[in-house]
Amino acid sequence: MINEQQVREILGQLQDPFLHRTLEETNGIVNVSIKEEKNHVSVKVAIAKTNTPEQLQLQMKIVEKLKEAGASTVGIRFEELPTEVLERFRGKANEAESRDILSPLSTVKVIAIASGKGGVGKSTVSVNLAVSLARLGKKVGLIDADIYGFSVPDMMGIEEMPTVKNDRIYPVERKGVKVISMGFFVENNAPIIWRGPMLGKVLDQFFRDVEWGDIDYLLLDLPPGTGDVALDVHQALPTSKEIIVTTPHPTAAFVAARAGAMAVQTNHEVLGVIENMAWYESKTGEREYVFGKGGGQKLAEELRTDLLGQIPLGQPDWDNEDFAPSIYEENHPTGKIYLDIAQKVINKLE
Ligand SMILES: Nc1ncnc2c1ncn2[C@@H]1O[C@H](COP(=O)(O)OP(=O)(O)OP(=O)(O)O)[C@@H](O)[C@H]1O
Repeated sequence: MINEQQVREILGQLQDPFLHRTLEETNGIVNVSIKEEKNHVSVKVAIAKTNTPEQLQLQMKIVEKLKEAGASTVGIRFEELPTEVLERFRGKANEAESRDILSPLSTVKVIAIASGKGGVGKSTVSVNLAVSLARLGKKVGLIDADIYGFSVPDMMGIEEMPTVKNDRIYPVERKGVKVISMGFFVENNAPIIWRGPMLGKVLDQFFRDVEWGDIDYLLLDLPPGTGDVALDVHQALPTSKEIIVTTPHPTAAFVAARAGAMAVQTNHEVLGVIENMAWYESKTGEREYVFGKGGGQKLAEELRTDLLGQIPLGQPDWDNEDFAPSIYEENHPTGKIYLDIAQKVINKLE
C-alpha cells in the first residue's frame, strides 16, 4: 500500500516539462489523495502550460512511477501554475528559454490584434503600431496571421522574401520590424481555402520555425472575426494580450465586442481598443464624423479596458524613395497618434 508521503516523494522528483525544475522546486504538487480500500491514488499537479504534448508525457510518467510504487489505479488532474510563480522562474530563465516564444519562460510580449469584422483597418493599425514600437526603441516582430487576406507585405512595401537556412526561416526586416506573412509562402496571390486545423499549424510553424532572434514584442495581425485562429493563439500563447480594432459606428463596436468577449472568456487581457476611421479632418481643421461617433469608447467601456487612441481617416504621404504605402511618417499627425498609442502599450506592459 502506497502512502501520501511516498507519492509526494515520487512526484517531487519529476520535472515540470517547461520549467525544467522538479515539481518539488516549483511547488507543483497541489493535492494528493488516496482511497485505501481501492488502492487508488489521485493527484493534482500544476505545471507551466497545460493541454500540451509535454503534459501528456508527464502524465504517462506519473502513472508509471506510481504504479511501480504500488498504486493500483491513478487519477491525475492538471492546472497551470500561478502567474507569480511563472514570473519568478522567468526571471531566472536562460537566454534560449527566454527567446523561445512558445516557452512559458519567454520574455517576449505577444500582442494579438483582432477585430470583429473585416475591413476596419486591423492590418493598417498592426503595421503602424509595430513600426511605432520600433521607433520607440523596441525590438519588434510582426506576424501577418490574417491568412485569408494577408496584406502586410504590400502595406509595408516589402519586396524581398524571407531566407531559409538550416531549416530555419529568417523574417524580412522592414522599417525596424521583423515580418513574416502568409503572403510569402503563397504563389501568385492564390486564394487560401484552408480551414481550422491547418491554420493553427501554419501559425504554430510561425512560432516554432521562424528565427525571431532577440525581440521584445511580437505583434500578430489576426484574421477578422472570432474564429479558430484567435483561439489557437490563445491556446498556444497563454500570456498573449489583445488589442481590438473597431470603427466608430456603435454597431461596429457591437460586433467587435464579440472578439473582445472571447478574449475575456479565455482569460486574456485586452490591452485596449483602437478606434480607426474615427473622423475626417478638413483642411480647416474641422472634424466630420463620417462613420459615426463613440463606438471605440463604448467598446472599451464594455470590455472594461481603455480606448488607446483614435485614428482619423486619411492616407500617409507617400515617399517614392522608400515606398511603404500604409506607413505614416513619425512627424505626420497620424504618425504621432500611433507613437502615442505605442507608448501607452509600453507603459501597460513594462
Ligand atoms: N484610417 C484610415 N483612413 C483611410 N483608409 C483606411 C484607414 N485605415 C485603413 N484604411 C483602408 O481600409 C482598407 C482596409 O484596411 P485593412 O486592410 O487594414 O483592414 P483589415 O481590417 O485588416 O481588413 P481585413 O481584415 O479584411 O484584411 C485598406 O484599403 C486601408 O488602406
